[in-house]
Amino acid sequence: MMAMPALSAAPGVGVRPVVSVPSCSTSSSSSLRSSSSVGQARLSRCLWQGEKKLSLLGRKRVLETVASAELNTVPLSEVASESPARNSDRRLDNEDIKQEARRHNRNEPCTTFSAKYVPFSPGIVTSEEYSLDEVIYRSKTGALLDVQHDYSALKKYDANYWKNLFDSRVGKTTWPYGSGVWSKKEWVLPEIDNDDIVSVFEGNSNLFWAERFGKEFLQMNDLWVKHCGISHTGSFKDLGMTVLVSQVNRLRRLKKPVVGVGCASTGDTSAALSAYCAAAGIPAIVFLPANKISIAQLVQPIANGALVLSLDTDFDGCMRLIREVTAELPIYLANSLNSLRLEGQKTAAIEICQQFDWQVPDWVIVPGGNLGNIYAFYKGFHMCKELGLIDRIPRLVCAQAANANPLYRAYKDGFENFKPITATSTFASAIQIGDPVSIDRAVYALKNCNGIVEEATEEELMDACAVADQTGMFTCPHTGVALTALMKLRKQGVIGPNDRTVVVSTAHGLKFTQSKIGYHSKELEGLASTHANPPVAVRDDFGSVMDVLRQKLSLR
Ligand SMILES: N[C@@H](CCOP(=O)(O)O)C(=O)O
Repeated sequence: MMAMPALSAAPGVGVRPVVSVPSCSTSSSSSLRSSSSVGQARLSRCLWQGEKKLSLLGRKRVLETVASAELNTVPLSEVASESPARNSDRRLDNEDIKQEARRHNRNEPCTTFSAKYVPFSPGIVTSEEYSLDEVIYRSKTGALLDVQHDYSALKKYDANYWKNLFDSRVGKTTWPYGSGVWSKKEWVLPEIDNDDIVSVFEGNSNLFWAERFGKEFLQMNDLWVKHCGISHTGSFKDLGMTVLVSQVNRLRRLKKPVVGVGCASTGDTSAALSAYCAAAGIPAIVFLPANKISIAQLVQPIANGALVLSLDTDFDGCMRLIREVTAELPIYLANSLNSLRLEGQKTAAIEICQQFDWQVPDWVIVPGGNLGNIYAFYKGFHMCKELGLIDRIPRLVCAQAANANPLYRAYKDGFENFKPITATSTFASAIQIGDPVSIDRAVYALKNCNGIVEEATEEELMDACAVADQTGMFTCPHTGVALTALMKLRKQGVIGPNDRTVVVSTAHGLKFTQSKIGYHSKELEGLASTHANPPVAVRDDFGSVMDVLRQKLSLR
């Protein structure tokens, strides 16, 4: 295990993180190449690129150190500190931040980290593996794929190294590490060239203490909300989409035949895909179930210039179609069936640990529909544990709408029998899914963390939203599902009053104003709307206004 590298201040400049493991990614596929000859070739190229700026002595030292680093024996940050350009200069006048990052990277060594696709088949040993540059979503046997990182390389660096590296990047604008996702680049997509990354500095979302909601309604003193909906397109999907679209950007630069990126969506995935594709100038194609997503979600891909197909089916129908289409046409599939997405989404779990100063919460509650996210959270926590940053994995709770609850039903059956269902209409429309693609991943994650699955009726989820909103939040219905699960588990005594609990808020409430308006105007059929707070219509005169205020504020 390596000692923690020194975190010396950058001389004269306080604008960039001091600790860095930059990448000299090559433009060809390198995911599966780790032989020493390939490594030597990469080293030579990187050194050659940097040779003009390195003194002879410095170059010799870098050569030795990089060679050791290639064998994973030296912290790369020590090598980085050799780079004279890195620590002393500011962005040049006519330079943008990508060019600046490129100039710094020229003098820096290649990283040794890598990742590849393997079949998602826990417990089964297989030699099947694929480069991340291949366009592939399933194994030979039809199993889901998983992105597997080279843990032996990552483990050469101790937990403090990673903590300090990640902490040093938060809140900066250094390309691409200002992003909460790319601040963990070595754990996400280590080999991608920084130039290929498509990012709007997503992630780093706030984790706030829900003091009043916790204390008043649940007698809890350590309740937190991880607000993944405070993000570029208003949902956690941005975390995965930056990774997926960046990889597509790379594939297109490598002249792979990818004419566009497509997804089926209940709203958030299509919004994120369209925005990232628009940022990169890549065509996006989205399949949406007609009349089953909110207006705000529908307008997002339209505004971002995506090709929007509104289909007379539900999400599961759209998903079937996009899979058929992407098997036929060179359109890259952006749903979380594609395991690349989960690499970005898992950073929310790493971020939670980081925000708690690497202490582990007791519970994390995640709404579940297509079920990629519950596995992504598990994977993020698992990675932190494997690499020594935390000592245990929190218990995960997956919360489903009762109208779209195939996982809940399977859980009640001991996970013995999973049967897809036809999901019926729910205000939590983004999780109205009856045949979740990531069912195997979700079951695996929940079994391995002693997880729980809960459900919420329409009345419960809308009431939970209303109560939470009246404590200062502005929740989406899916967060209402998660809050309902919390309330039930708290009532049952499963979650204790002092348990540190995180509710993952997956989207911004402003995407779902229609259902909130319906609730507060008591217009939702079959719902009592117990906590409705409708506006009071008042005549335009002082006396009428005063009467209302006296009555409502109980004044004499
Ligand atoms: N809730 C999703 C449904 C698609 O799930 P994904 O995990 O495949 O992206 C959405 O927002 O569309």
